[in-house]
Amino acid sequence: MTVSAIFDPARWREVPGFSFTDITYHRAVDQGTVRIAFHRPEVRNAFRPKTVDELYTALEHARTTADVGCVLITGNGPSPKDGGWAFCSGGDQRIRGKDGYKYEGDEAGEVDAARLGRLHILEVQRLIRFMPKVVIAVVPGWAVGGGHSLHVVCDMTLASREHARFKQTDPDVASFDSGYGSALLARQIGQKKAREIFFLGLDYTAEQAAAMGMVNAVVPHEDLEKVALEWGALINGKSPTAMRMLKYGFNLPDEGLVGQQLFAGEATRLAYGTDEAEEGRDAFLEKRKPDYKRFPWHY
Ligand SMILES: CC(C)(COP(=O)(O)OP(=O)(O)OC[C@H]1O[C@@H](n2cnc3c(N)ncnc32)[C@H](O)[C@@H]1OP(=O)(O)O)[C@@H](O)C(=O)NCCC(=O)NCCSC(=O)c1cc(O)c2ccccc2c1O
Repeated sequence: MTVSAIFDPARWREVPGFSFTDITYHRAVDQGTVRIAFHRPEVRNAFRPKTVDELYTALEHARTTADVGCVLITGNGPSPKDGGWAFCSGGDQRIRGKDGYKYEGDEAGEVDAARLGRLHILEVQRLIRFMPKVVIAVVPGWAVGGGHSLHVVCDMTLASREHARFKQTDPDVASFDSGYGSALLARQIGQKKAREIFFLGLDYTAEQAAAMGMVNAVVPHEDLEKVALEWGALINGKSPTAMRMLKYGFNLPDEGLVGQQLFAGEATRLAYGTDEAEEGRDAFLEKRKPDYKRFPWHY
């Protein structure tokens, strides 16, 4: 099966144990980088509930795989219908209902009624934001609507010079990501530009997006995945602890108490590794008063 025209099969192996249809999931042969790709190129990689379920499953697998440090999210292509490229064009408007996006066909019968109207791309956004690993949006074509918001939530964005296009159509289709998709974007590129993107709904090239500060690098289309792997290798060469403390530190001012909780959780993990913490634990277990005298009040 052809995954994508710019996918190099020699550099990836399919991650075993899954039977995805709407995404593909690969791991690099020589580093702890995984590639998760939307696989609905005929609709510009629009997502339906099944797509989001699969995306969440793959991301959670990546999050909980100890030797994975970098996650690439991309879109396979081009479209067999017209040759168009996409990262993701957001929610599939054909199956949008009154309370969210609907499961289709046989799936709809199997699904709990409370899960029928789905907006759970927001759960994926939180998973990307909260996972202690670097997530890169690798944008080979359109990033639109909920697909635009996904690239905003990723830690970095790499874009195809020839084909990447950025656009916010949410209010055109009477939708609105008033969370990360807009507010975090405003933190990244400033209030005026973020409002322009949502209020005017214009198309922006990769170069324009980079000039605004929402794209890190613009790369020739054919080199996009090669550069993504180079970045993955750099990331995987760094200290996992330092990287997650940095990600949570970058997130903290925008996440409120959840951000503080994540940062503090990692600080707790580090503190547990000290002799001072062992003294506290051992004193309790040995039913004695802890003796912290040998530990300075650092300043
Ligand atoms: C993405 C486009 C700008 C591309 O334009 P282009 O001219 O290149 O291609 P076509 O328009 O001809 O598209 C080719 C083909 O794909 C179909 N298609 C494209 N996008 C979608 C889509 N999102 N849903 C369904 N189908 C799509 C298109 O109909 C064509 O099919 P043919 O059969 O005619 O060949 C342009 O396509 C475009 O503007 N697409 C729509 C983008 C959009 O409005 N997306 C939805 C925004 S709302 C959203 O994503 C969203 C989702 C959530 O779950 C949320 C949850 C909570 C809060 C907010 C949410 C939210 O905003």
